[in-house]
Amino acid sequence: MDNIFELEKSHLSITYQELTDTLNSVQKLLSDNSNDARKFKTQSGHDNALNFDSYADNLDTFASMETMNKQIDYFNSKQNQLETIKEKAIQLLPNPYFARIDIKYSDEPEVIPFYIGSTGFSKVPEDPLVIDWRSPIADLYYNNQLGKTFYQANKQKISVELITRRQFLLHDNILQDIFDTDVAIQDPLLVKTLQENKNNQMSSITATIQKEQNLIIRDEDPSALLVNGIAGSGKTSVVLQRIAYLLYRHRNSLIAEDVLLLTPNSLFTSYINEVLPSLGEDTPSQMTFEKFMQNFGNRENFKNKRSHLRIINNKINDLNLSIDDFCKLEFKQESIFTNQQLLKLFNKTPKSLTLTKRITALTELILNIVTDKIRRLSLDPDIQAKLDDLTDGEQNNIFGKVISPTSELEIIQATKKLLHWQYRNLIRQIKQKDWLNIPQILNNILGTEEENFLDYCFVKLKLLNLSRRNLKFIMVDEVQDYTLDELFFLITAIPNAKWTLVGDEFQSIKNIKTSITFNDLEDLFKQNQISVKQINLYTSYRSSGNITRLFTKFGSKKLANNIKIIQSNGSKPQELSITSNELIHTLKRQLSQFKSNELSAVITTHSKKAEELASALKINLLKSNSTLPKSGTSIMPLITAKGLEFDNVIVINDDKLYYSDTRLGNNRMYTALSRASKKLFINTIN
Ligand SMILES: Nc1ncnc2c1ncn2[C@@H]1O[C@H](COP(=O)(O)OP(=O)(O)OP(=O)(O)O)[C@@H](O)[C@H]1O
Repeated sequence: MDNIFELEKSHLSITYQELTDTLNSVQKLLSDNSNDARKFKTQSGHDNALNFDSYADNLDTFASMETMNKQIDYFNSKQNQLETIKEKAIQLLPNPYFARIDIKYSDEPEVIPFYIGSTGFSKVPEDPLVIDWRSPIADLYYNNQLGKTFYQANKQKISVELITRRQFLLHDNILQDIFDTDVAIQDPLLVKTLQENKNNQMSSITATIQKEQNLIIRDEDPSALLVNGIAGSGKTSVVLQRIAYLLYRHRNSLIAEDVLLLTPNSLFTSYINEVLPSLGEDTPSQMTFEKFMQNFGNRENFKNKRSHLRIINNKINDLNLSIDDFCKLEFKQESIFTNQQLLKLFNKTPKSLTLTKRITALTELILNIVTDKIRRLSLDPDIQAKLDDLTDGEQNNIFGKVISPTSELEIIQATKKLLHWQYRNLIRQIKQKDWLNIPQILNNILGTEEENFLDYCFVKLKLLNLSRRNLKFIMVDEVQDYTLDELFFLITAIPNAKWTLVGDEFQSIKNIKTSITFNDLEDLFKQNQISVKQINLYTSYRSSGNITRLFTKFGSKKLANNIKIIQSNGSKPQELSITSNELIHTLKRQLSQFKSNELSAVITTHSKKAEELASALKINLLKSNSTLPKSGTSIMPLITAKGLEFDNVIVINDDKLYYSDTRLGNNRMYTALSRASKKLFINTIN
């Protein structure tokens, strides 16, 4: 073993040195390349003074311009390649790799070692120094099966023998420990990682992804992957690793903007914000469902809480519009189209089409009429004369330059442009379909005056064709907090995406009328012809054994039987029953047991109580739009603590109804307790 340790130590020094040398030489090459490019551009600027005097001169000039462009492309492409190498070296230097696997191919006499890191790095392609954790071979490390096994590459099954699976504890060029592991023993690197203090930023789990998590990260078969996992089973971590995996595997066709991650609040978004950049990936669009909905309207204007998407969906395409379903179009006090005219035009669109298509056709009809009017007006000498009244500033605004049209054609074209500019707001209104009376259409479908926000947005989405077709992957965290209608809305709004949905049925704590089960979710996707695979995660990574056993009691019997605990038992959670007068004193005593370099939380039932206690105890108050401090204690209501984690947690149960509500009470307790990893106090106030 000592010999192995020495060999690995020397391998690490060599790798570290190679990375350092590469970084130094790349920095030099980058600066040389940009100097060369600058020199070349200045030089060719002099050499290729544009000469279009004769046909022969034209050809010469074009030829030398083409050569020059090619050379500039070459400089740019070289610069990009060098930048990529530099970024990889910088990413790897603090932690060159975390594992090694030795593989024996049946047709090769020798065993080949591969070192796995957070990105791949090779000086020569045939001999990688470090392979990327997302590469097909690295699957063998995560699958954790020594002996005869296989991996898939280019849809081919490659049989191999996994001889060694070695993990490293290291930083920079310092090797601290090595572990040769197989399935029989627990993952020592994982245990060490989990013992570290919690942080205000979530970190990647690349080095210690477990087999069941790896299956979720890499599974691309189902159109929807639905993960129901207990608190602290790594659902959020897996979603982020999966995004990094997909961006890597589809790097030629997928960019971060094609992925949307829906998160519970902005505090949570800032908490997970560092994971993808630490893996060298861009972060996708991240937003809350509320934010996503702001694209469709303003929730404040709506009172009705109950949505009716199914009814709307069933009726909307057979709807026939009547006069009240239109709003007259006016422009600068001039009536452009009355309701009557709009209805007449609508009736000209083919009745065989769906309503959405008829509305698109009607938009075209209206636009054609306006464009035709502009064309006619542009021939009118009185209107053409207005060109002369334009100041230079106005001309720049409208045409992008000062103009002096001379021929009749030029004058007509300029007038047309001027009219288009003057009518731009009208054209926008037409394209936005402001002439449709959405509330009235909704009223026709449902027969109710009081509208629901989601219903309104759904009608708008369908009739105005507002779906986001570009999105290829959508990730939904805390999916148990959505209603079926909200998810149906998303399915309609994002029609081309593949879905990853993660949540925990026991963390459904929102006060909504109808709670959903994961089977309801599965049915919803199937009904919409989206293939679904449901996966359960029962391993608790975040919390100590004692804390996990306590919070799972608030789940179900089945859950308590299925859970798997990774961490040691740790200290026993303390449950106290106190009077409200004793609260401050008790809290002070408990808080004094937390270390200042740990992250701790006091979780209240309501935000008012959190505000009161924050000023009484002089501790940081966390709101859903705050950022989490690096360490120390913060206080927040449960709804804000959702999804976050702390070393130590104090739960204050000062509202009997809150934690004993028949449907939500247990879920709230389960969610609150499971935020803690090491120490837990529960103060119940009598
Ligand atoms: N394979 C792993 N290796 C190292 N740490 C892990 C692993 N899986 C999970 N963890 C850690 O466990 C903790 C919980 O993970 P995460 O927050 O992703 O769980 P979750 O299922 O989303 O939790 P919750 O539903 O309670 O919000 C995190 O600190 C995470 O880093």
